[in-house]
Amino acid sequence: MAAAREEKILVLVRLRPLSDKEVVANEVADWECINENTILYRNTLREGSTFPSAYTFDRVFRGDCSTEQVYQEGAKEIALSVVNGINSSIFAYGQTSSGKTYTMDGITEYTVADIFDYINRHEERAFVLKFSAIEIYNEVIRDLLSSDNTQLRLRDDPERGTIVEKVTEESLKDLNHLKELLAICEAQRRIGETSLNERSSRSHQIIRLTIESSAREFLGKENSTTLAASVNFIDLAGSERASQALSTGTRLKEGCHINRSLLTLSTIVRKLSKGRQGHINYRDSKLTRVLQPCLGGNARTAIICTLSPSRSHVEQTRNTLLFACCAKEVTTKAQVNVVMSDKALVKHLQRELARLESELRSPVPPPSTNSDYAALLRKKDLQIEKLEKENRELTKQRDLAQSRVKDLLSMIRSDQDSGQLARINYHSNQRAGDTWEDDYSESESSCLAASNQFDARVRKFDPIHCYDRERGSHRYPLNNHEDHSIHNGVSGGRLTLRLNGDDVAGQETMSSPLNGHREANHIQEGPELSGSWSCRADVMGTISSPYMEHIASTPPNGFEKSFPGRPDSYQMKFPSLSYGPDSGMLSRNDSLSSLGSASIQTSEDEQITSIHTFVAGLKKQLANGQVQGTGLEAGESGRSIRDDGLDPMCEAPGTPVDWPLEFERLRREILKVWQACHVSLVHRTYFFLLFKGDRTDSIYMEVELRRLTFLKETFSKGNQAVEDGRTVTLASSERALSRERQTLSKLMRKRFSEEERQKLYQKWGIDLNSKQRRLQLVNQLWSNDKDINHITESATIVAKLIRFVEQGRALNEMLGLRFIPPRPLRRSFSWKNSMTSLI
Ligand SMILES: Nc1ncnc2c1ncn2[C@@H]1O[C@H](COP(=O)(O)OP(=O)(O)OP(=O)(O)O)[C@@H](O)[C@H]1O
Repeated sequence: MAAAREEKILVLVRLRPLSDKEVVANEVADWECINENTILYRNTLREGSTFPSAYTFDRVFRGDCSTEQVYQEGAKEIALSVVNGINSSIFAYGQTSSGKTYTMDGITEYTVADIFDYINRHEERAFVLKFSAIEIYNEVIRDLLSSDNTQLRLRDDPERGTIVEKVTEESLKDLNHLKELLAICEAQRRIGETSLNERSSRSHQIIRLTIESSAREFLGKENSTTLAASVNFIDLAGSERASQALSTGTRLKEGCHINRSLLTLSTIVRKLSKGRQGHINYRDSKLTRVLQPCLGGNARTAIICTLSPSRSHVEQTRNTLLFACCAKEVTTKAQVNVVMSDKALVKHLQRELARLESELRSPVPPPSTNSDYAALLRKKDLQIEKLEKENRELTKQRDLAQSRVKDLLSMIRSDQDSGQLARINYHSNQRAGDTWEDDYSESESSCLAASNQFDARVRKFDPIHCYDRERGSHRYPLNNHEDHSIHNGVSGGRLTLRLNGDDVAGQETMSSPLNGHREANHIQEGPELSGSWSCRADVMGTISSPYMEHIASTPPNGFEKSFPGRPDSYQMKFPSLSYGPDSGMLSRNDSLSSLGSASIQTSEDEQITSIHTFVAGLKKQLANGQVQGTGLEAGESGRSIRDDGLDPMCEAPGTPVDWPLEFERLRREILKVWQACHVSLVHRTYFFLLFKGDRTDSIYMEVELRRLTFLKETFSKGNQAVEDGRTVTLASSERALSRERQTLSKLMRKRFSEEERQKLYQKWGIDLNSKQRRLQLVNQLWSNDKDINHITESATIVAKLIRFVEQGRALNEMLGLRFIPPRPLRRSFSWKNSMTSLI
C-alpha cells in the first residue's frame, strides 16, 4: 500500500432558499453567504452577541446555487478519488427539511456519471463497479436492494474492518442502471411524516459504490495488481431533536434512535477534532461503526452541511454549524489501496512458507547473536571494573578522613587540656541578615569559658547560606540543635564532638546529621584557599582565636579541602523535607504552602499567591531545611541523606555534564509529581516559567522534585503531611486545587475579553453553548503532564490570569534566585577574615 496522506475533512455548507410553505408563512431568512467561505447571521441585534455571527468553511453555497455547482466546486474532487484506489465519503448533515436528500441525490448521480466518463476514457484498465445500499433505522440495518425485511448484521473483519454481512451487491452497468437502483432504494427507504417535512426521511441511508480496476495488460498475470476503493454517499436522518419534530409514539422512538446515532456521530467528531486522544467510541452506534473509516480513518471525506435559512430554525442551524466547525478540525489518513492478484498472493505466501520452513529446519542462531553476547559481557566487565575502582577510591577517602578526624580529636583534646578553649561568640538569634563578622567582638571572645558545648559539623560548603550579597559577607543559619557534629561527607560516618568542659568525646554513627537552624561558622582552611569549600562546620559557641588558628593551620591538603566528596553519582544533594516529631507526619516549611495555595479571601486576585510570596518561599525553602540540611535522618523512611555540598557557583558539581538532558528529565519528573500531589496551578506556572533550563536552576529543580516525591510517598502510605501547622492530605490538596480552579475561572472574565474567551473555548474544544465554560476550560489546564505543548499553553493562560508579566518587580526578584559567585577571599589572613569566610 502507498503511504497514507493526512488531510482535514472538507466541510461545505449549503443554504437552501425559503420553501414555498415558509414564504407563505411569512418566514424571514436570517442567514446569508457573504462570500465563498463565510456565512453570516444577519439578525445579531435580536439574538444579542452570545453567538458568533460569521462562520467560515472550505466553501459555502448560497440558496440559488445548483446541486451541480455544489458537486463541481465542492464534493467532486473527493468523490472521484475512488477511481484512483482511494476510499472516499460524502455526507449530508442537517436538520430535517434542510435539503440533505435533495443534495445527496444529485451528488450521487453526478459522481457516477463522472465515474463512467472516467471509465470510458481509460480503456487500458478494466473496471468492476458494485453498488450496495443500506439504511439504518432504529439501530437496525436493512438492505435497500432487498425486499425482505431481514436485519443485516455487522462483522469485524481483520483486513477490511467492519463489514455488513450478506448485503446485496449489484454490478453497476451504466448511469441508467444507477437511476433504477436509486429508485428502488427510495421506495424501500422508510418515509415518515413529521410536522416539519412531509417526506421526511427518518433513517440514515448509505449508498456504497465499490470500484476495482486493473491494467488490462497484466490481467491474469502473476504481477497483476488491482486498485480497490469505495465511495460512500451518506444521507443522514434529520439532526433536529425529537421534541422539535413534535414526535410522539413511533415518531418519538425513531427520534430517540436517530438522535442516539447522531449524538454518537457528533461526539466522535468533537473528540476527533481535538486530536486523537483517548478512546473513540465508534461502537456506540451502528452508524458510527459502519462509518468508522470515514471518520479519521483510511478515507477522504467531505461533509455537506445543509441549512434552512428561516428564522424559526435558527437554533438548529446553529447546531449544524457547530457540528461543521468541529468537523473541519478532523483529519483522515487516506491511502491508495492496492490489492495483489490471487496468483501473486499465492506466490508470495509460498515464498514466505518456504523461508519459515527452512528456518525451522536449521534453528542456528544468526551469527550476530554470539557477538552480541560477547559485547554484552565486555560491557558488564567494564562496569564491574569501574565500580571496583570507585570502591577502592571511596575506601581510601574514608580511611583518610577517619585518620584526620582522629588527628582533629587529639588536637582538640590537647587544646582543651591546655585550657585554651575559650568561649566563642554565640548568638542564638536567627536573624537572617546577621553575620558572624558583624556580631563578633574580640573582647567577648577572650572572656568566654571553656565549658561551652562545641559541636562542629563538616560538610560541603553551600554558598547561598554563606555569602550575603548585599552585605558582602558570609553567613550561616543558626542551628537549634544541641547536638552538633562533624560530618564526614565521604564515609557516611558521623562524628560528634562534644566539648563539654573537660569531657571530649567522639563517636561515629552511620546516620546523617543534617539538622540545623542556628548561625554557625565555617572552618577556614587558610588564606591561600579560595573559591568554594568542601566542608563547613556548624559551631555552637565561639571558638577561641588560638583554637581557630590551630584549625586554620591545617595543611592545605588537610582536613577539609582534600575531601573530594563522593562521586556525583553517590551524592544526594539536598534533603528536601523535614519530618515533624510525630512519626508518619511530614512537616513542610513555608515554601510548600503553594501545594494548595489558594486561600479564601475577599477577591479572586487576593486569593492568588503572588510571585513575591512564591519566590520568598523558594528562597526560604533553600535557606531553611532544604540546603542547610534539615535532615531526613530522623524520618521514618530510614533514608540517610547527607548534604555533600552542592555548589552551584562552581558549575553545580552535582549537575550532570549533559545538563539539557538532565533538565528535561527533572522537568518531566516534576510535572508528574505535581500532577500526582495536586500541586497548585499557580505554583506550577510560576515554577515552569521561572526555571527554563538555566544550569543554576538545577538546585531548585532538585529540591522541588525531592520534596514532592517525598510528599507523594507520604501520601501513598496513607500518611499526612503538616504544613505550617496545618495537616495536609492528598484529599485536602485536591480540594484546595479545586478551589484554586474556581478562583482562576472567575478571573477568566477579568483577564480575557469575550472574544478571547470564545477563541479559547473553541481551541480547547468547549461547546460554545454549554454551561460553565470558564470552569470547563480551567479544569482542562495542566491536566496532561505528558504533553509539553499542553503544559506550555496551560502555563500561558494561568500566567495571564495571575498577571505574571505585570508583576514586574517579581521578575527582578526572580533574578535574585540565581546564584552569584562570591567575591574572592581576601588574601591577607586574619582571625576575623577567617571567620567571615567560614560562614
Ligand atoms: N437547495 C434547494 N433548492 C431548492 N429546494 C430545496 C433545496 N434543498 C431542499 N429543497 C427542498 O426542500 C424540501 C426538503 O428537502 P429534503 O427532503 O432534501 O430535506 P432533508 O434534509 O433530506 O429532510 P429529512 O431529514 O426530513 O429527510 C424538498 O422539497 C426539497 O425539494
